[in-house]
Amino acid sequence: MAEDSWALAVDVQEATTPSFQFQFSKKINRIRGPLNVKEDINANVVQNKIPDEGGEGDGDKVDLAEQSLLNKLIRHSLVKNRNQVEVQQADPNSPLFSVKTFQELRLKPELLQGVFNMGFNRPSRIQENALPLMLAEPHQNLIAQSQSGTGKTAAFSLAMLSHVNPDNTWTQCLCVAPTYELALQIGQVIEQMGKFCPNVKLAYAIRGNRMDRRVKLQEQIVIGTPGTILDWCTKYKLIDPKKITMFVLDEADVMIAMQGHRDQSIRIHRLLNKNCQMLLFSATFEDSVMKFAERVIPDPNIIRLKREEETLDTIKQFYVLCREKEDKFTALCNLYGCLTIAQAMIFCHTRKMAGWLASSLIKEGHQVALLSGEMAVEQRAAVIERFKNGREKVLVTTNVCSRGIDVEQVSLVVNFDLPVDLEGNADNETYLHRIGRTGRFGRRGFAVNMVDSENSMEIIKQIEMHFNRKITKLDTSNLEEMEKMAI
Ligand SMILES: Nc1ncnc2c1ncn2[C@@H]1O[C@H](COP(=O)(O)OP(=O)(O)OP(=O)(O)O)[C@@H](O)[C@H]1O
Repeated sequence: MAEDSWALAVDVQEATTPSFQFQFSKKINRIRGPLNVKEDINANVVQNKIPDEGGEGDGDKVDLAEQSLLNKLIRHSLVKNRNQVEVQQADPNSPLFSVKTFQELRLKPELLQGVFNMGFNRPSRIQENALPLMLAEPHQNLIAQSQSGTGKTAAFSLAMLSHVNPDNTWTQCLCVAPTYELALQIGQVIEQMGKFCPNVKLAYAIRGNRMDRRVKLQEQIVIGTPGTILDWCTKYKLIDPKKITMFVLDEADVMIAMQGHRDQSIRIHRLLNKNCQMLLFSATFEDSVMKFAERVIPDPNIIRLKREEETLDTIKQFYVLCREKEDKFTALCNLYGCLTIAQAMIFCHTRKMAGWLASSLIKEGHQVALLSGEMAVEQRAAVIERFKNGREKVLVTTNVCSRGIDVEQVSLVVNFDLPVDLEGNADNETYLHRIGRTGRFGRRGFAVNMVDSENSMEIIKQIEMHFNRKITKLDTSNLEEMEKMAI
């Protein structure tokens, strides 16, 4: 087993023992309440004083070793972060490492101000490498891969803000994202970073955002989903695509590989001038997708990860062995306390399953939020906002939220259903994006996979083989071993 792999495999039988339930609910409940996403989580841990070994003697027969283990796991998952990020930014092997400072990246003063105002001290590796390429004159195209949560969005947002000429009141940068939520989020990053650029304006080309359809947009940057962007370029003529000089495709691999997205992305691409600068970003690029991108993008610079670099060491991957579907629900209920230590996302394969799971959890008295594709956009926006503000701790969702969503307090991702492709094989890229909702920018995270059949065990093996990372079952009965790994 890889030295850095942890595992938390919970056999359902174990999961229903009183001591286990103590582990995953009572103890955690004690620290759950006052956690506030806006505050330093370490401070909360200290304030709430997770009891040391020995506990408070509240009547449950609790194995001291289990308590000690639980405390360590909690502390590990909540380790804050700022120190760890700084350590990683100094470690040459970390994706957060850079030799340069933001000042050395020659950003405009108002953008530097924006960056520092967001609390960024140093660039990550992708920011250090991609920004000079994106800002070079004459302009260059770029296809860039970097692990989830390592600052790609920040990188291309800075590139767009640097690129635009605020005196020109027409759309110059177009950024396309696969989902409504992601487009909103990228827009928020651009707004925050561009806080000190008062003349740079942004418009959201997303469903439900009705613009005056007779007048061309004056906003220099437009961020949106492909269908609405196409409408704005062709049907409503709010944007003159020939005047676009920077085009960003976020989550570029899914935009190229998924049929609906691909057709729309290609149609937008065809509308652009041949010399428009093209920037493609993702945490994953399957070989065939990369080849396609290289064919479509003229003379691109390419920043690509080796397969073994794609996973983040800071995300510890577990699997939970369940005997059948119903057991998954029991195991999840028993994990509920754990889910609410900070925040958690639970992924299901279908909208129907997500709906069922959310309502079943609510029936059991747990508080969860649901976000899936069939909901009205206003509802979706409200749910994601509540989750981001920390008012919802647990989000049950589908692949609609598997990519890009950035909530730093998500410490745990649960794959209630493992991600599979149409043939039922492991969907490695989706797996990586899903677990990447935790472990943001050097933070620690946990990913728990629910395994309920030989077939799903096979999928776990395929994922392990693909990334060459062990996803380990670790028996809670083997506490000593578990403890060693938690350190
Ligand atoms: N240089 C930096 N210093 C500190 N924090 C940063 C820096 N760059 C980005 N971040 C923060 O790190 C988090 C992840 O960044 P971002 O969302 O840009 O990652 P990403 O690579 O686009 O992720 P994904 O692959 O999931 O789309 C965000 O909360 C962002 O504010």
